[in-house]
Formats: sequence, structure tokens, C-alpha cells
Amino acid sequence: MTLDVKICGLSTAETLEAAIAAGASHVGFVHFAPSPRHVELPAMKVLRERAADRARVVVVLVDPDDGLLDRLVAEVRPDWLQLHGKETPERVAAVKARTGLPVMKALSVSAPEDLSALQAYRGVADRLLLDSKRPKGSVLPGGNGVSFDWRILSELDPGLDYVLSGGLHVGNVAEALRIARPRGLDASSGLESAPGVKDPARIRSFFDALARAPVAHAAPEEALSP
Ligand SMILES: O=C(O)c1ccccc1NCC(=O)[C@H](O)[C@H](O)COP(=O)(O)O
Repeated sequence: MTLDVKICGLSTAETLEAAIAAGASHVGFVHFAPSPRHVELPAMKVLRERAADRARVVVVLVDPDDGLLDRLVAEVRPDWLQLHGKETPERVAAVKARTGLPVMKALSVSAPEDLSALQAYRGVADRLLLDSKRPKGSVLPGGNGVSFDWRILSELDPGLDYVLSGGLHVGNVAEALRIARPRGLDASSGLESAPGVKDPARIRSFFDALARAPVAHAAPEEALSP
């Protein structure tokens, strides 16, 4: 079982190429106007076509309405949607039905009691992405560069198909994998030289660190859904 690695918040051809060349299985484009990583749909379409089938293209949205979903599917044709807002399990199911796309649902965790919220999404979301809570003062639900205490994940069902996210960078990714057992990793601001500016050298170093990490993650016995 290989570990999926998503590099999120890409917005230029150069950094998209760096992520794919380094080994990203998934590349993420954020469509959320307050974010320094925001990409409008015409530019996203160009990046998506450039990625082609070399990596799975994930579009990150925050509480999207149906009109935006329809435009995205028609214009960008992503492989996945990542819902990073307050979408309920019912809304996740409706988004899947409307778009025909698999959905990764982001959930914020910082304490063991937060993990109970995951259950409602099992069998609904195709994958969960566990991220840190939004720090006070931030307008962004994700991409804040803050990690959480990965030890709380020892409470999880070992078969849970989830992506670990939040504040990952070259200096902590090996430790994250020593503690958690994710199906995938997601990194964004830890690979930037300034907010929204991905650094090809940091992307390469991240994958180098991963290659050196003694990976002990378990193969999930069950996926959330096919
Ligand atoms: O990255 C953003 O600016 C963003 C804005 C709004 C919603 C989600 C966003 N990012 C989603 C991601 O998947 C990030 O990679 C994830 O939150 C981890 O970010 P970081 O802690 O910076 O590695």
C-alpha cells in the first residue's frame, strides 16, 4: 500500500510541475477568494489540463453552492472535490450525487472528542481529511500551517481511510508518520516561501524526507466507500 501525498494550494505551472515531478499523487487547487492560494476557474482549467493524468486533481471548496459545482465540473473537470467548510453529511451526499465526483471531506480535530464527528461521514464521504482547527483570527478554514496532537488519532478505527493534514513540513513529516497511520498526507503552507507562494525546493525536500521516513502506516482494511 503506497501512501498518497497531496500537495495543496498550487497555483502556478512551475510549482505544479515541481509537485508532480517530486511524486505527488494528488494536486490541490483552492477556490476560496480570501485565500492567498485562491485560483479562479479559467486559470484552474489551464492547470488541470497541464496536470492531465499525471496526478489526481483535487479542487478545494468551502460551502460551495450548486452553481459553482456545475461550473467547476463543466469547466475544470476535477478528479476529486475537497469540501473544507461546514458541509453536513447530507450536503456531502448531495454534492456527490450532483457532480458524480468522489468527495474528500475535511474535518477539524484538536482533541479526542472531536473524533466522534467523523462517524456521521463514514459511508458518505469517499475519504476524510483530518486538519487542525482554524486558529483565532484566521479567515481560512484550512492552509493555516498549524498541526495538532497526532497522538489523539490512536483512538481511530485502524481501517479508517483518512488523509493527515495540518502544518506538515520537511521537519515533522517523519514524526507524523511515526505516530499516525494515515492513508495519505496533505501539505500546503509548510512548503511555501511566503503565503500562497509554493517553493519547489521545499516540495522536493518534503518528498526526500518522506523517502527517508520509516513508514509504518497500516493498509486500511476498509475504505469509506468504493
Ligand atoms: O489552503 C488554503 O488557503 C485553504 C483555504 C480554504 C480552505 C482550505 C484550504 N486549504 C486546504 C488544504 O487542504 C490544506 O492543504 C490543509 O488545510 C493543510 O494546510 P497546511 O496546514 O497549510 O499544510
